[in-house]
Order: sequence, then structure tokens, then C-alpha cells
Amino acid sequence: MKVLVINAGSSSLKYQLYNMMDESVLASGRVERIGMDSSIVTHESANKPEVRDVREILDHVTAVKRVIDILVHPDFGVITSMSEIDAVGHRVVHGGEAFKHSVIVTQEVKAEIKRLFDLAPLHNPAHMMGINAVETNMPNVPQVVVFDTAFHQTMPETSYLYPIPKVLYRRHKIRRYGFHGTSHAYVSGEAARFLGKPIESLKMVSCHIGNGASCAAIVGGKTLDTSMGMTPLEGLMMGTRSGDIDPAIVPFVINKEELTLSEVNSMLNKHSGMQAISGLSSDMREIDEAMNAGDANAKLAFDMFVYRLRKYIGAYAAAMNGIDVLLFTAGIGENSASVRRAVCEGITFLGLELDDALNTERKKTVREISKPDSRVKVLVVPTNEELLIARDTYKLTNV
Ligand SMILES: Nc1ncnc2c1ncn2[C@@H]1O[C@H](COP(=O)(O)OP(=O)(O)O)[C@@H](O)[C@H]1O
Ligand SMILES: CC(=O)OP(=O)(O)O
Ligand SMILES: [Mg+2]
Repeated sequence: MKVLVINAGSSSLKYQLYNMMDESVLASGRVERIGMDSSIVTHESANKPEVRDVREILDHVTAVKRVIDILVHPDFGVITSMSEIDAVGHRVVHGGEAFKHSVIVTQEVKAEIKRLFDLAPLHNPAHMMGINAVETNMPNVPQVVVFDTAFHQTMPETSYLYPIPKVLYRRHKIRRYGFHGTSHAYVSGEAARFLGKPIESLKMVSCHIGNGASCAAIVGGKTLDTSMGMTPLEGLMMGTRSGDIDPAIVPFVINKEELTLSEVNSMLNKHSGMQAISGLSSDMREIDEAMNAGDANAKLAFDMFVYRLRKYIGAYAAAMNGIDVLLFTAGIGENSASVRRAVCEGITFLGLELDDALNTERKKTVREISKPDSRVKVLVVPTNEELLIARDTYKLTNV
């Protein structure tokens, strides 16, 4: 059985084709700059040359059509006909309270995702375009949606309610949802497997730090709390997102700078975080390089990122009344030894000691980077949201 996994953004569409018999990736790629003058398609598959193609792709329907064309292409393709694709799985960022698990796409499911547009205006409309584009191009293929919010639906009220008038929750479902759940679920499971311990016995802090970044306190395999809130803006400092700030800043800035609400929204989502503090880049690699070359603003951005992350780890250790495992994942978590070192150096009181040699090793597999006698195990766990989406899609459609 072959499953196509799609992560559709507003101007991009990433895909992976899996053979579920052995969970191997047959091909993967992305379409970027959808709707702009020159869209870029990059496609990779085992034993075939990488394809990079620039052409006009004006919408998601054309993007999906292009992906299918490449997958069946005589030179670059990996399947002979579209009918070999048995099911399609989509990442959907916001599932609200309606979706606690992955589901097969129906008209009702689509209507509910649409109702959630308000809560994830950057993400959900794009996912819907992806779902509709598959429906148009592959009308008889079952589709499954896997939600970033689903794993965090176990949070208790004490974690998910905001201390604001309750009528806002009743009327508009204003509450904390949390995101990156597919990743937190995958890496916490992998960590338990690696340690050879039942997940039910472990208290973990999972740090998914990429361009978007979030922490989760996971007790016995279930989320107790997580740093993102109603939207993916709350919590840690990120590439271009502020994370936690005093909400009073919003009306204050609107007033003083004569900005509109949507300009302030864009400021906090797209022009804040590492980008704003460094004045240089949202990319941790560039920050790290500039910091090592003596750039004071880059160092400040790095130090603030690390400091804010450490505060969350401490808060979650307290919330869980203990911590057994600290794990790092996603672009920064998997690759930046300097961020991991700086975070761990400041929280040794938790009973955690990093092994410098293990921390700087470059490996793509799950690994322990704490000293053997460190009470808290520190792990690097490569995330794989696509694989979890493929597994859920397989489970739900192969019945
Ligand atoms: N070798 C590295 N050292 C430091 N940071 C890295 C490295 N490789 C990737 N990153 C960082 O990872 C981040 C992107 O993470 P990723 O998980 O791919 O993000 P997203 O999926 O949210 O777009 C960027 O800030 C990038 O700089
Ligand atoms: C929810 C979210 O922040 O996603 P990403 O990390 O892909 O931006
Ligand atoms: Mg990501």
C-alpha cells in the first residue's frame, strides 16, 4: 500500500510518498512560490537524479497535478500510474476541540476545518486548498487529516483555560490548544522506546525547536501542558514570532505607532523573535555564525532564545513535580549543539549533566547526550511528522 503525505502551506506544498509495507520513503519534494510568477518544484527519490523545475503554478490544484506528473514520470518517477496511490494523508495545524484523533475526510470534516479558519488563518485555509486539490485530481482516493492539536487534547482545564471571562471560551472556544502535537507524540514515543522504558512511567519535557518552536510537558505519554496556545504565537521565542509578551503591548503599540490590528498581528508573527532581536536573520545557523564572529545583537538573540527556553523547562519540571527526560528535536534541536549546551548549562540543578563529546557528535538517529550518571536523560530525537501522518492514514484507510 502506498500513501502520499501532504503538508500544504499558503504558498508551498511539501509531499512524501511512502511504501507502507516497510515504511520506506519512495520520493519526497516540495512546490514553492505557488501563485507567484516562477514556482519552484524540487523532487527527490532514491537512485534517481534530483529534479528542480521552475514554472508557473498558479494554484494548489495545479501544484497537486504537477506532483502526480512527477511521481509517474518515466525518468524521475517512482510509480507507473496514479492508481498506485492508495490514500493521501494531510497535516492540518488546527483541529480545535472537535478533533482528538486523525479522521477520514468527509464533507462534515471539511466543514469543521473550515469553521476553524478563524483560529488558524495562516494554516487551515491552505490545508483546505490541499485537500480540495487532491479531491479534484484524485477523486476516488480516500484522504485522512492529522491534526497538530490532537495530541494536546489531553490537557486539563488548568492548562488549557486562559484566566479571562469564561464567556469567551463558551462563545468562541478561546482556549489553549497547542501545536506540533504530531511531532511531540512521535518523539516522546521514540524516546521511551530508546530508553527501553514504558512511556507510562516517564515525565518528559519535549523541545520542538525549529522555525516554529514549542515545548511540551508529557506525563505518561500524555500532554500535561504545552507552550503554544490558541494560536502558534504563544510560548517560546521563535524565528520570526515573539512568543510570550504582555498582551497590553498590542493596544499600546496600535495607539502609539498608529498601526492597524492586522499590522500588529503581522509584526508579532513575521517580524519579531530572533529576526527582530538580531536585526539579521530568523535562521539559527546565521545567528550562531554571526555570534561567533562577535556580533552583539546576534548574541543577544541567541541568549534570549536560550533563556526563554530554560524558563519553560524549569516551569514544566515544576508542573510535573519532576523530570526524567529532556529531549530536543526539529531543525535547531536536532542540529545545534551550541543551543543544547547553553540550555543545559543553566539547569544543572535539575540533576542533569550534558556530555560535551556526545553533544557535538553528528548523527541522524535517536541518541543520548547526557553523561551516564546524569539523573535526567537528555536525548536528541529526530522528528518525523510525515511518518506519523502516513501511519495514521494507513491505519484509517486499510481496514
Ligand atoms: N546545523 C544547524 N545549526 C543550527 N540551526 C540549524 C541547523 N540546521 C537547521 N537549523 C535551524 O533549524 C530551523 C528550521 O527548523 P525546521 O524544523 O526545519 O523548521 P520548520 O519546519 O518550522 O520550517 C532554522 O532556524 C535553522 O537555522
Ligand atoms: C504550528 C507551527 O508553528 O508550525 P510550523 O513550525 O510548521 O510553523
Ligand atoms: Mg516544522
